[in-house]
Amino acid sequence: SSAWQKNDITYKIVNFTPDMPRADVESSIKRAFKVWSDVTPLTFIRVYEGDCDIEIQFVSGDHGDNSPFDGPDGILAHAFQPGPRLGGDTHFDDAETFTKNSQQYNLFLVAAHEFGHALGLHHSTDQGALMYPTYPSTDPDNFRLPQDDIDAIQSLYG
Ligand SMILES: CC(C)C[C@H](C(=O)NO)C(=O)N[C@@H](CC(=O)O)C(=O)NCc1ccccc1
Ligand SMILES: [Ca+2]
Ligand SMILES: [Zn+2]
Ligand SMILES: [Zn+2]
Repeated sequence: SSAWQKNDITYKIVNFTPDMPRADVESSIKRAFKVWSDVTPLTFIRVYEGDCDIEIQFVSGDHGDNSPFDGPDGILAHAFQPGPRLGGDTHFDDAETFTKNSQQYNLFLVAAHEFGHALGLHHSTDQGALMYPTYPSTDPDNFRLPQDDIDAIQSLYG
């Protein structure tokens, strides 16, 4: 898996989902990045215009990157491995309902998983890992990053 060759990563929220107030989207995204910055030397800086590393968008169906979304459920989001242009970009399927609570699908949990990919992680075979392929039934309010994910990210940055 590739990795960013720097510790200061920029991100831009290009658009928002109608499911939640903007402030809740912003805080969910910010907390999802903090999951990873808490255990690495990485820092995440939000930018509002111009170039950035991780572009965040809510899109649905075919949205021009040869990885079309599939309507409600199924695929919830995807993120591209670190690199130029599309690298790091993170797309959320806006056919889903995103929430800030334990109802499906909690935006913070989905974003934390996707940002793992955007930082270079692949899926884990550990069923308790954040990077396990399927959405967990954990309580998002008491989320703690599992050791499997800490080990994986610290093998790339640390
Ligand atoms: C083949 C990829 C594009 C599937 C896609 C994914 O893994 N994105 O990172 C995805 O949306 N997976 C679903 C599960 C599935 O399609 O079977 C998911 O819930 N991903 C979000 C997720 C997964 C684990 C923890 C938190 C959130
Ligand atoms: Ca979907
Ligand atoms: Zn996409
Ligand atoms: Zn994934």
